[in-house]
Amino acid sequence: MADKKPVNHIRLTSHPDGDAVSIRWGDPDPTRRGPVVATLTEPAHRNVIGTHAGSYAVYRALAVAAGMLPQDHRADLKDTSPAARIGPHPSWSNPDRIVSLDPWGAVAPQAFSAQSEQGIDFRPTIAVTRAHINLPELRDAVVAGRLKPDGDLLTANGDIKVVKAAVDPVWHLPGIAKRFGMTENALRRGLFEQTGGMFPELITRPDLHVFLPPIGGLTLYAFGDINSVSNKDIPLAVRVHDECNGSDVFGSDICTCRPYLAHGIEECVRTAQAGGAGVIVYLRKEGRALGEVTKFLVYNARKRQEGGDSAATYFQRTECVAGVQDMRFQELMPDVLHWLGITRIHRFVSMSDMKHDAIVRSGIEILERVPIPEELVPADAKVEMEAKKAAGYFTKGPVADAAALTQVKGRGLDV
Ligand SMILES: Nc1nc2c(ncn2[C@@H]2O[C@H](COP(=O)(O)OP(=O)(O)OP(=O)(O)O)[C@@H](O)[C@H]2O)c(=O)[nH]1
Ligand SMILES: [Zn+2]
Repeated sequence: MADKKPVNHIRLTSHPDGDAVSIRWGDPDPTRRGPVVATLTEPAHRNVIGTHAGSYAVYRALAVAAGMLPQDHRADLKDTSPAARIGPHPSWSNPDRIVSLDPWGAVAPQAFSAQSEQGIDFRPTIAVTRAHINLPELRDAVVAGRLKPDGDLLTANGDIKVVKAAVDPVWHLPGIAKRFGMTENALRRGLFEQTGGMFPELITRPDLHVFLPPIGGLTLYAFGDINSVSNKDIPLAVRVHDECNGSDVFGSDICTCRPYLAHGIEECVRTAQAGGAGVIVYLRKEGRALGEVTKFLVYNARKRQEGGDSAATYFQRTECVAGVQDMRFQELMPDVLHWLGITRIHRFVSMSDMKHDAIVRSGIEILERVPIPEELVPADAKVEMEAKKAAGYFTKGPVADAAALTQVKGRGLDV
């Protein structure tokens, strides 16, 4: 491969160009399942639509166009294998259970060594490593006595040991279509047309069933023994969190995202210290997957409307701008839990009915739901919180009626 010359003519991928290994999605035997091959170095080997790294594929393209990166660069994967073993779990061999990530993605070089020896260029779509994390809220929990350092999982200065994994999206189109009750043709057509025709193969290559969409992926953080998350008799705390850059990173007080995330981590640590385990899933679905520009437009609309920001019109303002209230498609979210082999969640740290219902419908039991503690809700986020509870989010407390919702007000833009 080292002496391979870059091709100068444009290679269209619209028609089959060789005999690529086929992917038998859901086959329990990796030698039959076959690797996801999205290489651009040898187009004849490709067996998917799209390319690696989700939305970052566009930066890679830019790097090649700018002459910074040779187009035939192959990843040197020495010493990159997972730092913790995950699976295989029975869910990996159910083609309908996991449709939006490649369960073999972390161990691709090992699982598909035969194809590797044949010189086929494929790469992991999941990376698993270990880390220490430290958050001010968790240090506060130690000071307040809610968490007790154990010198191992949680140290006196608040360092917490985790296993973390980054997961790129890999969509099995027949399974995605089935999950949403549509035909594969309708799904392919929608994806083709609504991306401005970005991937012609969605239409021209019905022989390719796997699509690597140019979207954000997810990161998961596991607390305690990663192997016990699949044991339904060992207590497990889980929070599934959708990205909110304003709150998660910058502490914006218009919503409850960071406080609830920190509370979820606290629950995970406590459960792990008591002999169980915890999992935080962080999905790149900013602004309910509508994007941050939309979200900030909504914030302005909420705060400028007559009478000011109000719980009574909270969801309507998003719908006015985006046409819908939410595009997160929680139906795909449980895939990562199935990848970990989870079959029962003892403490589910979320008030979302959509997340809860999607998880339970996918066959995972939820024993207890943990709402955000009242004292963690910032004053300006009361609008969101009351609107969500009135819309069916889980709560152990009272739910405001229509009249009471109009009385829940947020700050104006100029205050
Ligand atoms: N479009 C839009 N997105 C918002 C708004 N407020 C928060 N978000 C986004 O909503 C997502 C968080 O969802 P929430 O509805 O707050 O809560 P949830 O995830 O459904 O439920 P919990 O698990 O109980 O927190 C994040 O992606 C935020 O960026 C808003 O007014 N408009
Ligand atoms: Zn938020």
